[in-house]
Amino acid sequence: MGWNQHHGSFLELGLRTMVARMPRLIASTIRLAHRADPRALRWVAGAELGGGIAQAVGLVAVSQVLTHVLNGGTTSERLTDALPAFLAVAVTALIGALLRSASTAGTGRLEPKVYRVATEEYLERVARVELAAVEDEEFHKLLDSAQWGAESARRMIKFCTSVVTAAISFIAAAGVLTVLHPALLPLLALMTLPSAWSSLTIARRRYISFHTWIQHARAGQLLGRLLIDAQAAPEVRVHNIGPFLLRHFRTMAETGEREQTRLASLAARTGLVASGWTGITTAATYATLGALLWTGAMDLAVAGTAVIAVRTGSANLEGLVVQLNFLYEESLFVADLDRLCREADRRLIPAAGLPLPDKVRTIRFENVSFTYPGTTDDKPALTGVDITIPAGRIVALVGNNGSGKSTLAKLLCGLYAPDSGRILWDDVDTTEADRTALFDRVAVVAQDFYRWPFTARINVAIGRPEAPHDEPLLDAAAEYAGADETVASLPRGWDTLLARGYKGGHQISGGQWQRLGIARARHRDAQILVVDEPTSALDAEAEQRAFDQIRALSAKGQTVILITHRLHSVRHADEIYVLDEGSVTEHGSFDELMAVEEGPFRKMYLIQSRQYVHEGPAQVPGQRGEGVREAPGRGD
Ligand SMILES: Nc1ncnc2c1ncn2[C@@H]1O[C@H](COP(=O)(O)OP(=O)(O)OP(=O)(O)O)[C@@H](O)[C@H]1O
Repeated sequence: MGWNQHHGSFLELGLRTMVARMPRLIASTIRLAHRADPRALRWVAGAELGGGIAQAVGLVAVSQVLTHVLNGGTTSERLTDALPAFLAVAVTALIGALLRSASTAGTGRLEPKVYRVATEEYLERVARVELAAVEDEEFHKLLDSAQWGAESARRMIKFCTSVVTAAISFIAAAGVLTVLHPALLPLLALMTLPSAWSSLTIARRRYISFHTWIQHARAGQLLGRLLIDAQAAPEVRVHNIGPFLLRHFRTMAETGEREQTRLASLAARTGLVASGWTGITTAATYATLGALLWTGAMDLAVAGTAVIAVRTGSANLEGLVVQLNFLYEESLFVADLDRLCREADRRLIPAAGLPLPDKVRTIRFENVSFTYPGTTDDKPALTGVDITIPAGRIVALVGNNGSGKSTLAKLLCGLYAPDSGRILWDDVDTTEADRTALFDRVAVVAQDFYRWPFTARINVAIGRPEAPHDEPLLDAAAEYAGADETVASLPRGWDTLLARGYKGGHQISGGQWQRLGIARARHRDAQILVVDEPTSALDAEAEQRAFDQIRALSAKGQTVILITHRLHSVRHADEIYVLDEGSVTEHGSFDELMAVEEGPFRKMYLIQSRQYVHEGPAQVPGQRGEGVREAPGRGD
């Protein structure tokens, strides 16, 4: 029930505005097709145009055949007169068939390419937008509908070609009719107007419904997916969550069905009204023809041709309206894709900025405050934070859950910009800095680091995707993180696929994943390493080793930002910042913080260390309740 419905402002556009925008959208699809495969586009356009002309010539030839056949003279004379026109009908039919098949081949080649180019276009942009955009619900909705847009752009190619064919055929029929009698053309248009109105109205209703229900549909699909998700599978079974999820899935699906029923009955009503109007206008057309015959304004041969032209013309116009309607419906989704691309462009991470120093000496947070965009309570995640991170040191961030440690790290990495205050890399404000250069200088092992469903090799090498995937380099990173044994134990070593559910896929444990995550960050070999709870899944020995390795890095000049709840492991940090509700409450070295009798850090440390006191015979008298035995000094 937490998923809201939403009406976008673009849904308030009227039918006229939408139709007026269609030429622009068709033009943008043609541009897309041109980018995808200009040769195939020319091929299709040529074939369609030729096919349309062949059809038009064919229609004129048919009307000539009729004129000759219905004229005076003997049967053989009439047939002889009609023979050249007959031949023209046959030749144009043959040319039309050849061109149609050429167009089918070209469209088949063009369509998948258009889909690929349209998809690439938005994926490429979305991968470069600010993180805040990715987390924005509005942006996500655009993303959802834009995925349909790429498919629609593909389908628009077919509908564009059909529209061209139908339009040319209609123009031919209309031309013949106008020559026969000028009054017949407006009547023909009148006959088709109601069905055009009904198709466009139904399509627009469907589109608005799609947008209003998109979150609902997404949530329903999510519930369905959770039932088959491998990660959720153990809990689904042990906690018997299946019926609960299924019940909610059914409720949501049934609500969706009611909307479909509502749309269907509206469509039926609109269709009925349109059919009534079409009946009246068709009767009026034939009545006019009858009146023309009755009054002698038109002779029988011409009237026969006129009946054929009216039937062909109305069929063509009907076809044109149907194809235009499809085109219109698809163009609405292509407009979404267009909107997403424009919105993504607006929210792109800037490509340029001030250069950063090659070797940064200090990173300073000056009175930094930050609230996550779009949060309902507007509660700041960071308030007036001042911290200094000297190069080549270990700076630890500690504090309760939700105190702002990970947020601070994300700001440091340039993923968000502060709302107020400044983050300075030496003298360069990160909001003005070249963000690509900033990202280049940082390696992150996030709390929820990504488990790429690729091979072990890629899982480490992806830390530096552009570098060659040399085994010695990867081995060194794995050894550093203690992942070497894990890799050696995999059935195909570095080339083992770490994605269960795929052929040859292998599952490794949480701790083994964490080691690969650390190896990935090590392989990146950046100036600044941010490690957020790097050892939460490691066994005691591996944890000790990980912290030793992190310490060794700072000895080599790498700056380490260590976020952890294991306070024992921050003893070797040069500086510890304690956060509480988004503010720094105290900072200093381990010794300095432990010296503050009622200080928050000392309190937290003592609570944790008490859990490790051994109450058996090995306990050292006098240490009970004072935690671990070692003195809290550095280098201990
Ligand atoms: N992406 C996000 N969007 C909105 N709010 C967020 C987001 N990430 C964190 N928050 C909020 O910001 C505050 C600080 O969260 P943060 O993750 O920085 O805390 P933390 O100190 O790292 O916590 P933990 O120790 O549990 O990892 C919390 O109130 C959290 O709800």
